Amino acid sequence: MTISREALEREIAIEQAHVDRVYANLDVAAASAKELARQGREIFVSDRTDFLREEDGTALFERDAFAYQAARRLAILDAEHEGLVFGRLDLTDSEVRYIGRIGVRDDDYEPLVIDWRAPAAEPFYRATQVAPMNVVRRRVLRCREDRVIGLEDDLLDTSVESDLPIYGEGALMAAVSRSRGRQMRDIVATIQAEQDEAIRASYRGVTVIAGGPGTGKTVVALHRAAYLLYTNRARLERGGVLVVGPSSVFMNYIERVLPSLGEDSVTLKSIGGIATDTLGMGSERADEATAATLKGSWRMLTVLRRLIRLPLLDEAPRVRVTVKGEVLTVEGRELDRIRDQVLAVQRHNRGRAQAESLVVEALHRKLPDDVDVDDIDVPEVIREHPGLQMFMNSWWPSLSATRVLARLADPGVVERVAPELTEAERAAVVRSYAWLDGTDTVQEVPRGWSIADIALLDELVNMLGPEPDDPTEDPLVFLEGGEVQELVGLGDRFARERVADPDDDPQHTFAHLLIDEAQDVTPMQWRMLRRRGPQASWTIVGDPAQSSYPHPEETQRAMAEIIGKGQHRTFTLSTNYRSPSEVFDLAAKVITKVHPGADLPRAVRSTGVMPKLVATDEEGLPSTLRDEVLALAGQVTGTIGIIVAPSRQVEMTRLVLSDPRLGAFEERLIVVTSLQAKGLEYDGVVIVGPDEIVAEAPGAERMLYVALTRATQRMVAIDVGTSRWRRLLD
Ligand SMILES: Nc1ncnc2c1ncn2[C@@H]1O[C@H](COP(=O)(O)OP(=O)(O)OP(=O)(O)O)[C@@H](O)[C@H]1O
Repeated sequence: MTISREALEREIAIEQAHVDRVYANLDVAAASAKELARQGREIFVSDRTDFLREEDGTALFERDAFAYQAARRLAILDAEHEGLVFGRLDLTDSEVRYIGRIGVRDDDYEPLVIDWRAPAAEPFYRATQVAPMNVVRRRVLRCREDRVIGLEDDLLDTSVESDLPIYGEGALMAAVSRSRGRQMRDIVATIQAEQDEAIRASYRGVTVIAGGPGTGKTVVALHRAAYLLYTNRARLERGGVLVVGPSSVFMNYIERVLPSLGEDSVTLKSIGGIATDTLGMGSERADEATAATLKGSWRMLTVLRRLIRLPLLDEAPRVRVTVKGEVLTVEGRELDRIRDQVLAVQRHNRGRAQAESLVVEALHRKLPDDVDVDDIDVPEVIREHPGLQMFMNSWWPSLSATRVLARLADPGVVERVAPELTEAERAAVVRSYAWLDGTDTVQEVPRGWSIADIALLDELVNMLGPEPDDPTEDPLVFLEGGEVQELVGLGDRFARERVADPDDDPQHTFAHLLIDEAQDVTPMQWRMLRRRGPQASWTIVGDPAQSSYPHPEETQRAMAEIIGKGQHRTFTLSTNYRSPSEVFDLAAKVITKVHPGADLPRAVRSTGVMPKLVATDEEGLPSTLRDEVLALAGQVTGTIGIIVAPSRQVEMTRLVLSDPRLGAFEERLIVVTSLQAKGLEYDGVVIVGPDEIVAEAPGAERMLYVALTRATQRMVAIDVGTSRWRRLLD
């Protein structure tokens, strides 16, 4: 429909008037919240010994809980948010509802804006011309901060007589065609019906969100986290919501989405950072393919179990004490039996006392009956014997997870604990720990524990139990001493008592876990995640066709264990909002050859621009790359991703940084491996060496598929020397 500029401006002015009312009301709410905070501080200061009395607190928050919540959430909203109010529904009975990121009411408690997650907002996302849900017109408002700058309408119920004007070409197409920045944006104004179903699915059990690349799985999952907090706030704020993604780059990419929806109580962690609670460290370093695959597999569970039982010393264990001139000895098999007996019921670091008692008993039994011991307590004498203590220290030392795993740097140890692995696999394991033996100063060996090691270390903490604390560091000992007691509040004391409890598990647990790129989570990592949510409900998001783990069936099995027999539901998203059809068609050809069952979404738009396939050799690569990147930089306005195999990343990054002409676009350029590009998107994509990506990645062609599905506008693939992958395009 053609409409005059004046008519459009009139409509915008009507909407602006409403938006102004909303902001004026929020100013009042913010002032009221400030006053509440001030009163709270006063009570706190005047009544310091009791802190905030409970009855004062209740009255305080009851008095104007709504204003407080609204202002608090407003403060959380991203400063660059694209408007608090983004939607309007005109219903058949002439009711008008405005939809926004948070709910706002006027002085009479009448809704000025309805929170997008409230049931009354549902028709905004679900209504269609076939099922209009009493909606005559759905309007999306485009705002920049508090200014309305445009609007897009859908007429949903044509059977109703109405003189409502209809403007715009469709908010969705405008949203998906926009150039991309470095961070993901929320889609709260344009959530589609099938996405809305997944967002609003029940909190209970396990919700699986599936679908091909670019179908909005990640962004939908984040909106779901915000929805769940809205509908189950008390439980989830207390129990915690954890969102897990593949890398810290990915976490940075998605981190603004929840704040832009007014939520800040969600914990975001990359898979390599999950075990900071037990290990005090995380990792972003990937192992090379063979080691990564092996370390992720269930086979490692047996290896670790053997490893913690493998004696630290090469000689056979033997303990010897003298009682009344009699030499008592226990050794070999008998000690092994004691170890097995204790470890059957106790974790290593918790089992020393029991093991010691059994050793003492065994030694006691060796004492001949005719020795006169009436004047001594034999077990006590054995226990106090220096020989026993020395033996226990070497036979049953307290073990740290890192100390145990580090033993895999020794080829002899690996041979003993992993005899069923192939020689190449054992060599890969040993090589991956070469950085530990200190002799790698000349070689360029990546140092530090890898992402896959983190799950193994966490497993070991679980098998061994936490290391007993050094008694001199026990905070309770300090408290008993008296001098520092005043400095430690009651809360600290309880917190410390909890940590000091030897039976406490050291992991933090959550009430809801949301796992993105779940197809890459290895069986060992699933075990690590399950320990963070023994009672949790789950949202699991992924696409097996993009798996970087070469045994997707193992991952599926691990996932099936979580899903179990409880309540679960799967939503498969079917529309690709990222790549134009020209780009996605090429990617689809590749994946259907190697993964015929892949979910192939329908691209929502086309640009008429085919992907460009270029070939060069090693020598020609720098100039070809430069020409292609420069051309793309002129064609797209947003980001450009150069996707390479791991072995090329350093060289390509240097090339890009050292070329002055490319330097002009430094802000928009990034060189990544396809593993690092997981879940991300760029307006322009240059893939360097598709064959190399297939050869080096554990997921082979599936990782090339990831690279081929990152572009939102244009894509170029540069073959370097070989172009075997093109056979998949026939
Ligand atoms: N309803 C929507 N309105 C506007 N944009 C959308 C919508 N749904 C998805 N998008 C956009 O599509 C792009 C892809 O979304 P997202 O990254 O969540 O997909 P994905 O399924 O997780 O992809 P991948 O499997 O490749 O990781 C994002 O830019 C997202 O904002």
